[in-house]
Amino acid sequence: MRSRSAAMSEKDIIHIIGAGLAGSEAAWQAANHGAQVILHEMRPITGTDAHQTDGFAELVCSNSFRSDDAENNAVGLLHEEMRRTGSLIMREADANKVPAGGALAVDRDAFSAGVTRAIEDHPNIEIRRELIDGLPPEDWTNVIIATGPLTAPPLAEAILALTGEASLAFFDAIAPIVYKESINFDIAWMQSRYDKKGPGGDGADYINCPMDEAQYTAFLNALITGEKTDFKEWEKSTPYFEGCLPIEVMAERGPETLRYGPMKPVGLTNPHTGIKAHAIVQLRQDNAIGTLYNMVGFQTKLKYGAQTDIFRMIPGLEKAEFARLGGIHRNTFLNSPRLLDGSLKLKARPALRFAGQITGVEGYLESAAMGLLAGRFAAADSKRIPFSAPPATTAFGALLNHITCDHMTDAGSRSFQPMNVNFGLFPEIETPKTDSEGKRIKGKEKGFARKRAMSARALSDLQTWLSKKPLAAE
Ligand SMILES: Cc1cc2nc3c(=O)[nH]c(=O)nc-3n(C[C@H](O)[C@H](O)[C@H](O)COP(=O)(O)OP(=O)(O)OC[C@H]3O[C@@H](n4cnc5c(N)ncnc54)[C@H](O)[C@@H]3O)c2cc1C
Repeated sequence: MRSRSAAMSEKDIIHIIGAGLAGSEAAWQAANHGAQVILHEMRPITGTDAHQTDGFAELVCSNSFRSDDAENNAVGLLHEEMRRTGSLIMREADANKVPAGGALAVDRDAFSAGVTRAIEDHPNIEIRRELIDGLPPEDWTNVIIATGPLTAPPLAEAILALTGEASLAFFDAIAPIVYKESINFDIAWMQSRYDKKGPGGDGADYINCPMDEAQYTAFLNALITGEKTDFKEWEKSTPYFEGCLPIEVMAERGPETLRYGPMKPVGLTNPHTGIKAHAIVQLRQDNAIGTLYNMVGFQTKLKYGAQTDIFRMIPGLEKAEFARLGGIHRNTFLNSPRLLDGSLKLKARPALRFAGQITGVEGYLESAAMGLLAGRFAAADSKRIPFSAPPATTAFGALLNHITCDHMTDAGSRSFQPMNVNFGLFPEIETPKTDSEGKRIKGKEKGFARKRAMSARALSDLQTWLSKKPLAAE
């Protein structure tokens, strides 16, 4: 925005803090819908532990946007939805792609330069290179905070003071999340400890996987010897581990530690055998539609390959498919299901909207997707017109629902953990019984057919949503 009209009042302006994946996309979307945007980015004045440049939408690690298969992969589907919605991040990713098989990988410098140039050249966007070192002033009435996993500490502390201690996490302590359909219920069973009916529960809320003594000992040894990732220098000085030890660290403390901790076998009866288990792994429902379950207390620094090998040693999880694996790393994110409304606004101060990884999505594309929606929501607000959210059957809607309402908030204030887009977040669909040639679909093909049906439904519902012009200027 080269010359903002003098007649323009502060309340017509959208302030976006952070020009990463989410903030750049949000600015682009809002500006393209006629809104006036001021984009505040602290680099190069203040840096982060991961960013190396002062370019917008810098990819801090991998240069991959993951699978580009819109039929069989949820992130590929998200790519396609973003393309159809005029995404700047996807435009520049496509323009700067490098060979990577079925994945979409980019030349990171050319990609970032393309995004930066597009934002700099946009007549509705003004760029201010400055650190926002506290909550935005009260007269900024339409703000998007898209400051990412490495949000500058003064702003993070101000958000913490506004939202409360249980509402902002500084680390991911992620327990693996398993697709329920991949669990073997000939071995596992549903039961809450002592059949307790918690709030909203029915006494059979957890999935239980039993181990005998030999299985437990073998499992413990595998945890202790499994390959781990190292803590980065700047991750070492955290008080975090007092409250939430990695499972392998607990295993190292002694053979009984886990049996008295997350694997305690008391208050549970195996209906298949009637035999008392030596140890039990519990999984708790993770999304409202009940397709995903997290392994309670299993946050871990084991390498991904070791995790799948070791966790599939658990009886009932031999064929487990993981919606996400465990991990522990620096990440600033909100307890969004409690704090944000369906348009990503902070319920306690609706002038503030959040976007990107700070909302509890994970990954470049997921962050950009939440930026895309936030930009459109904010543009609608600035023009005082209603904006309809995308349907839950789309990748956009599934992610938005996950962070704003779909997560099981009564499972504990800190149970919400960031997640990549995956088909477990989508509403169920009936698996097609026959293929396009009328042949019966069998075995593994059923899973592929189900994903394809979900993708087709998503793109069709997206088209319907877009054709209704959710934002009047389209
Ligand atoms: C070490 C590390 C490695 C990662 N590796 C991957 C990976 O390989 N693949 C993947 O998909 N995801 C990865 N991620 C996650 C990745 O960071 C996000 O997917 C993505 O960058 C999030 O986009 P965002 O826009 O929310 O945040 P960012 O892209 O981080 O953008 C936030 C922007 O806000 C600015 N900012 C912060 N605070 C302020 C402030 N107070 N005032 C003004 N500006 C501010 C920052 O300088 C930055 O430009 C990694 C994250 C980290 C920390």
